[in-house]
Amino acid sequence: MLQLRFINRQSLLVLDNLCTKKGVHFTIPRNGSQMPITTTSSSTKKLLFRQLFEKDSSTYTYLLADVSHPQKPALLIDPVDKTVDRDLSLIKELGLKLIYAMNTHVHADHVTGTGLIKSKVSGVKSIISKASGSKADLLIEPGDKVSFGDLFLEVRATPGHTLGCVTYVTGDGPDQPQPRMAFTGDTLLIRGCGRTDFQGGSSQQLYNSVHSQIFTLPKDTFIYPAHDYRGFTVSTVGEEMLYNPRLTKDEETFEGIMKNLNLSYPKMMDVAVPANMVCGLQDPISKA
Ligand SMILES: N[C@@H](CCC(=O)N[C@@H](CSS)C(=O)NCC(=O)O)C(=O)O
Repeated sequence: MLQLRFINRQSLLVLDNLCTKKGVHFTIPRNGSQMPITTTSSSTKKLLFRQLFEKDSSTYTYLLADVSHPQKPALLIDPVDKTVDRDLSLIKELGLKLIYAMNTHVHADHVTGTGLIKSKVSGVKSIISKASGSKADLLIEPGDKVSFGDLFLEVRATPGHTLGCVTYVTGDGPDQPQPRMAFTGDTLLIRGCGRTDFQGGSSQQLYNSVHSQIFTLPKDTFIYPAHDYRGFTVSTVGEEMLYNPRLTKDEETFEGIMKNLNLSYPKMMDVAVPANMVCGLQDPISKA
């Protein structure tokens, strides 16, 4: 909560401090998918947005930056260790200053790129929820805001896939991108949802999280999940409220579906979970 409030109240100050006093983070080089900016309001020009894909785990990483701000502060959501060099190259090519590497939760199927990023780019702060029980520079809580330039993400607790899952939602307001964008991690997938059979998972909680924290957003809010296994890239709240084959059911039916998924455990689970509890590297924070 401490750090969260810090971000809330003094986001610009934080950025200034990072840039001047601590002489922090700077980027490195190249590539990723070149999706256009998806927002349409007058604030469109401010947000640079890229959806990046890691094929072995079918993970999406998201790059967001305020390109109207002189520093072009940027953040990555759910970076993967294998694609860190690609992501950092892109950030460098676009002239952005990476300030945050954040996770929606402790992933079980791949190693987060957060620790590696911190070892390669000085000053980047790692972020994860306090409820995850993981190590990171900033432990966020529901209601916190993560600011980058004049833009921000709001933090919503969406437990169910894991106990510490959060959804990051772009800010509400005329100076923030419209429609809004929700980065749902594994809580809500396109026409699916995260499994609930390990890491403190609970189908009851997931059902409640989606209905209370995601389906209450405006229907045109874009849904950007952490994975897709079928080639989908984006959905909307309205679309999922109509067509999600799990979350459109009543709670009892949903629980039955989740009990009978019969998925095998992720291949990387025994390596990924312990690594991700410490940002993906054994104690990178103390070295950074
Ligand atoms: N086969 C993959 C793991 C696939 C998997 O279990 N995906 C998770 C998200 S990553 S923990 C999930 O929640 N899937 C829900 C679904 O309905 O598919 C591997 O071995 O890594």
